[in-house]
Parts: sequence; structure tokens; C-alpha cells
Amino acid sequence: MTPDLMDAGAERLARHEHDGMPGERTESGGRAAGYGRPATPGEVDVTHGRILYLEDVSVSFDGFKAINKLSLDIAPGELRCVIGPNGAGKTTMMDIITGKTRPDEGTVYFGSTIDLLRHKEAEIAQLGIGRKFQKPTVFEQLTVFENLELALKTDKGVKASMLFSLDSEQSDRLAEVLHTIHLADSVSRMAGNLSHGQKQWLEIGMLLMQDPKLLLLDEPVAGMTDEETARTAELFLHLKGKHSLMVVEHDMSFVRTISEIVTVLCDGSVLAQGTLDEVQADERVIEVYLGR
Ligand SMILES: Nc1ncnc2c1ncn2[C@@H]1O[C@H](COP(=O)(O)OP(=O)(O)OP(=O)(O)O)[C@@H](O)[C@H]1O
Repeated sequence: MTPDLMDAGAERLARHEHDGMPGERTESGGRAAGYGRPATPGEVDVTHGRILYLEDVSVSFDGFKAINKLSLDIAPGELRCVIGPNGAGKTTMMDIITGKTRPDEGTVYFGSTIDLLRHKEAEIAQLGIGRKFQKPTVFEQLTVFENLELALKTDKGVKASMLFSLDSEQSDRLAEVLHTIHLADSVSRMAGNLSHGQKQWLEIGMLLMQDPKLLLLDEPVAGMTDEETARTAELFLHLKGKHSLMVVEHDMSFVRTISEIVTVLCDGSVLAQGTLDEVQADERVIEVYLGR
């Protein structure tokens, strides 16, 4: 994070503490939420009001700039929606945050101290950034319970996994996650027999077992029924605050239900940002995306 931004964040934090006014927008439009907690070892330092911060990030593939001086930031506990036309760079942005793609230039920070560009993909997951791809990737031959249990074992070796059993804290977490993802009644069902929406929720539950601080979700409601979509909206609204979420989605009615701030990406950078009403009224957004 640049010194300027850190100073600006610290000033804003001091103002909030003085005014007792949480919920102001960040410079890039994000909603600042509950970030006044001092950092302790092992936690992400969000004392400057950012859980994720990208500045001037660019990446080219064979000379084509898929991400072009992209800057954005997300406040702790925020639920940010990202929309934009096909090829805008949404997936590539998530690839950069999660360490799958290395940018050619730019800054990517998790909190104010963790330089994500210094970490490998697996380390970034362990730092507390969970990613959900569009297609569900649950273990179809295992039960809902076993899938969730397995999510706790991913960083263990084969032998440790075989001897693994849940401690009481993990059992409590599993029960809580089951409830959160609306699958408490399906704990013994094979994942392969779940509906598409339920599989998506199960995969989100597997991420939640790791208690991620930031969740990146790529088109989570694609292919869901209206009822499943509505329940997913409830789920995300339940998760925000405790977790920070970045949701890429084309379904505008879903975005309307869950969004506070919407970022519109186009040609690898931010074209517009604001409430859904604000970006929907923006001529540039209508031209490149909504007016299609
Ligand atoms: N590994 C790669 N090699 C070459 N080009 C790539 C690569 N990854 C992405 N691109 C190109 O970068 C651009 C951005 O792609 P990206 O998948 O990030 O867009 P998107 O906004 O996620 O689109 P969609 O909404 O269709 O998923 C596209 O033109 C894509 O073809």
C-alpha cells in the first residue's frame, strides 16, 4: 500500500473514531465497515480500512492488455459486486488476487501489510482468501458432511488426514456452516444427489470451513432456480460483515438484492463505480454493457 493511501486511511480512521461514524465510503466507493480493530499477529491488518487493495495493476497476454492499470479497494466486511461485459477482465482480476496469474506491474495488498504478489497461490488461500469458481467442484461420491470435513484436511498430508478427527471447535463450526448453507437436513446425502444450487452452497460451505476473511465468488447464481438464487442472496447478506465478499455476477436482479457498491469493469480497468442505480444510469456503462 502506498504511504499516501495509508495516511489517508489512517486519517479517515481517526475521523471515524472521533465522530463515531462507521459506514462512510472509501475513496474508490467502498463501504468502510467495522475496521477499527487493532491488528494482532496472524490477523490481516485492516486498521487502514482496506482488506483488499489493488493499484495500477496491469497484465498482458501476448501483447493484449487484459488488465490495464486497474485500481480498486474493498473495505473489511464489505460485499462488493463486480459487473462488466465479457472479456472485461473480471476473472483475470480474481486470478491475480489469488496468485494464479502474476501481473506485469502494480500493487496487490491483503490488508495493509500483506503483499500478495510475494505469495504463491496455496499460501494466499492459507492467508484467508477463498475462491469459488463458477462450476461447482464438490466431491460427488462423498456425503455433505464428508465434503465439509474434507475441507479442513486440505493442508494436511495423507497420513495426518487418515488420523484426522474433528475437535469440538471444528464440530461446532461444521454444524454452524451446515446451517448457514441451508444443508443441515442433508448432512448424510451424497453430494452428487444435490441440486445444482445445493452443490454451489456446499462448495461455499467448504470455503467457510477455512474461515476465510475474503471470499471471491465467480457467477455464483448462474444456472440456479429463482428460489435458489433468492436463498443465495440471503446467504451472502448473512456472510457479509463477518467476511468480505467480492461477487462477479451478470444477474442484475441478484446484484440489486445484495449490492451496496457495484464496480463496473471494462477493458481491464474500472469504468464506473457506485450504487447499482448510479452505474445503471451511467451512459458509458449503458453503452458497453447494460444497453446490449
Ligand atoms: N491466459 C490467457 N491467455 C490469453 N488471453 C487471456 C488469458 N486469460 C484471459 N485472456 C483474455 O483476457 C481478456 C479478459 O478475460 P477475462 O476472462 O478475465 O474476462 P471476464 O471479464 O472474466 O469475461 P467473462 O464475463 O466472459 O467471464 C479476454 O479477452 C480473454 O480472452
